[in-house]
Amino acid sequence: MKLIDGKQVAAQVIEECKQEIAQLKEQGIAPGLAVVLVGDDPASKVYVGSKVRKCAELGLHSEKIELPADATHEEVLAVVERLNADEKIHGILVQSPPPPQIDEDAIVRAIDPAKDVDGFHPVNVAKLALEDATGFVPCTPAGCMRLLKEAGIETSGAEAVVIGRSMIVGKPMALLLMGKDSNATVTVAHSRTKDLAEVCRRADIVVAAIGRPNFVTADMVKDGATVIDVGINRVEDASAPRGYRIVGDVDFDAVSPKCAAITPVPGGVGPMTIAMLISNTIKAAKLAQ
Ligand SMILES: NC(=O)C1=CN([C@@H]2O[C@H](COP(=O)(O)OP(=O)(O)OC[C@H]3O[C@@H](n4cnc5c(N)ncnc54)[C@H](OP(=O)(O)O)[C@@H]3O)[C@@H](O)[C@H]2O)C=CC1
Ligand SMILES: Nc1nc(=O)c2c([nH]1)NC[C@@H]1CN(c3ccc(C(=O)N[C@@H](CCC(=O)O)C(=O)O)cc3)C=[N+]21
Repeated sequence: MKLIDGKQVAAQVIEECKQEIAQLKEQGIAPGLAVVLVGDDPASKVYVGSKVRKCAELGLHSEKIELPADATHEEVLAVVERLNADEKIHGILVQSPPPPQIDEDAIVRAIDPAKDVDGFHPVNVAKLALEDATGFVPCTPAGCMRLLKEAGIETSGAEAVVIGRSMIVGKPMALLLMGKDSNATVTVAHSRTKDLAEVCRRADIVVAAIGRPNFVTADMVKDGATVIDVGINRVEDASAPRGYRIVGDVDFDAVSPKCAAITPVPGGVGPMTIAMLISNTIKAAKLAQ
């Protein structure tokens, strides 16, 4: 079994970014990322903090905009419009999910598609479906594809099963796997899928993006399959330093011995998401010239 080291691949992506940042600097350009957080969800705060920290580390311009949990939809919209007009900002990310009074779809549509480094705007969703390379690919599935590539996993002709059909992970992941750069045969499973275990057992590549700890069990995975675990779940653990642990969607201990390759959680897909966000921000800065 090969453990796919997401931290290491993410560090490699960041190294590539550093070179591009240096080149842009010579032209007097500093890529800028704005991260908007509405409310005080502790997990979201952690992610937003690590995104902003990574930017600072790399000498990128970054701005963190924190709005209270009771901010109105119009207030969030006004922040997005200000950032759209700000020439120092090339990428805008509004942390998902926002509080219920915020219409997330409307916020995403308000972001200038050229600054939509999350790849959530309908223009970028369409560009992904059309395989138009000028669009932004959502960071998490882009990171998963890079992990498969770096681990030397053959996707062409492979049977891939993606569990989950969200616009953030499952659906774009399926599009990338079936695309001309990858050529997998893709099945997308979700909560209405019948005989999920049987569907999964066909897979050479399983991508788990459900949001439930230990959801993917050993009986669902074929011997020699590759498993990409996107899940980030907090489980209580009194003996852990913070009182909780982060686990994925895969029962790692039972599944990993059967796999050709598998990503751990933490240290798998998560670090790649941030690396691809930086990479998308650089792309946005370049396209803005
Ligand atoms: N590592 C990273 O960087 C990131 C990790 N994540 C993590 O990935 C996981 C998924 O996130 P996200 O896609 O946003 O989650 P969503 O809740 O938006 O989507 C979950 C998907 O899983 C499906 N599902 C739920 N229950 C079942 C079931 N019993 N059987 C089959 N399918 C089921 C749902 O089906 P249906 O559509 O029918 O409801 C849905 O399509 C979460 O743990 C999240 O924290 C997310 C983003 C980034
Ligand atoms: N607009 C928007 N864009 C996002 O990209 C987005 C979002 N909203 N909402 C929430 C999800 C989740 N997400 C993660 C990013 C990094 C880690 C990560 O770095 N995880 C580390 C450590 C996790 C920890 O210790 O807490 C790891 O897996 O090793 C996890 C999850 C981005 N998301």
